[in-house]
Amino acid sequence: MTDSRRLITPEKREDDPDASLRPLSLGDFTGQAAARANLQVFINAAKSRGDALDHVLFVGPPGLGKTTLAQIVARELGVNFRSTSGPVIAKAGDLAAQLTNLEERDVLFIDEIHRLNPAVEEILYPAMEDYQLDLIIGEGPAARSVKIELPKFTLVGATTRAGLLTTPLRDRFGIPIRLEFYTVDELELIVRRGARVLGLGMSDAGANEIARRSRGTPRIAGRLLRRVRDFAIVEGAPTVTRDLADNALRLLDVDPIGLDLMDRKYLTTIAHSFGGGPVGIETIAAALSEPRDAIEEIIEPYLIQKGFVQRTPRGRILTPHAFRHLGLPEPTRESAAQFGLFNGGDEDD
Ligand SMILES: Nc1ncnc2c1ncn2[C@@H]1O[C@H](COP(=O)(O)OP(=O)(O)OP(=O)(O)O)[C@@H](O)[C@H]1O
Ligand SMILES: [Mg+2]
Repeated sequence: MTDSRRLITPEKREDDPDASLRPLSLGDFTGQAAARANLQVFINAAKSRGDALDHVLFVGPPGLGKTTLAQIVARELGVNFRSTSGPVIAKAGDLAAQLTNLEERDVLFIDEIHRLNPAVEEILYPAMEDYQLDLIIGEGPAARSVKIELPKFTLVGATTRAGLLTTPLRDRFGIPIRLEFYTVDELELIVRRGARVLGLGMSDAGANEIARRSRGTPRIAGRLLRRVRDFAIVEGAPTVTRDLADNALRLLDVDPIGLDLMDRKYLTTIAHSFGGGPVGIETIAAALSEPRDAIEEIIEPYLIQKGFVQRTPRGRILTPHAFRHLGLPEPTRESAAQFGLFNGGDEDD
């Protein structure tokens, strides 16, 4: 269920027509104030020097605006935007072809840059550092190395998993930028702007209701907005009120803080099967029949940020907050002892 059928998956789905709601300039981009301010300074400086912008790395969970910002960077610089992704670049030659096609100061965007294969990554180092390609041509005794000068370009990388980047690659980005989950207020602005673009009447309370359920993620806000719009159309409602948004989202199984069935299954599994934890990620993955990666990248970040789950060296632990949200009693000392979680009397809890 972490797949594309999940309405609130932060990952891109086939039916997401992202383009129409995508902000096109830094000024149009809501939230990520620190990132925007930084980018603006560096972009202005590069433009006034007439130089390529230093390489930029965007890090953060899916759907927070990495690709959008990469496009905005190119647009603000007034250069071409070329785009590829880590898994797509199979051989060093594929990347070489991309690099040699760039014009001076262009942006080359590499999405999922943590998934580059090592042989490709090797040729990226000198390209980023010295704007040079070191290629081996031919094989065996006839092989020789050639150097090709590249135009000064800007590499913009995006990754959901900074931890998987090699240190030499990470160190070559002069401008590392971490994107954070959005606040409800920021998402409210994004929803209101989206409604204007879609020509949909939206009350402040309606926008707030959608924002609160968007898991800090603009992609989800846009998706929920579209589903709520369908509802408004079917009901013949001229304006989205809080009630309308609430009804629509309830029917779609998105709860008041944006958790869906999969999140609730994750939480209730830890609560019921493992006494609230600590329980290891592999065990959770097996219990849910979900790949570990999907759980760590897609389900957990928001639940951790919400304070529902803690990652500890001994495993995941549900917080009292999570038990309250689920309407479940917190584990008692006896039930916890049954899972071997506590090894002795702490009189205070
Ligand atoms: N600050 C924002 N304001 C309005 N819309 C936004 C904002 N950030 C992102 N969006 C919208 O959210 C959607 C997802 O953004 P984007 O594709 O840039 O995310 P991403 O971080 O690249 O995700 P992924 O990791 O899946 O590639 C897009 O439709 C985009 O228009
Ligand atoms: Mg993206």
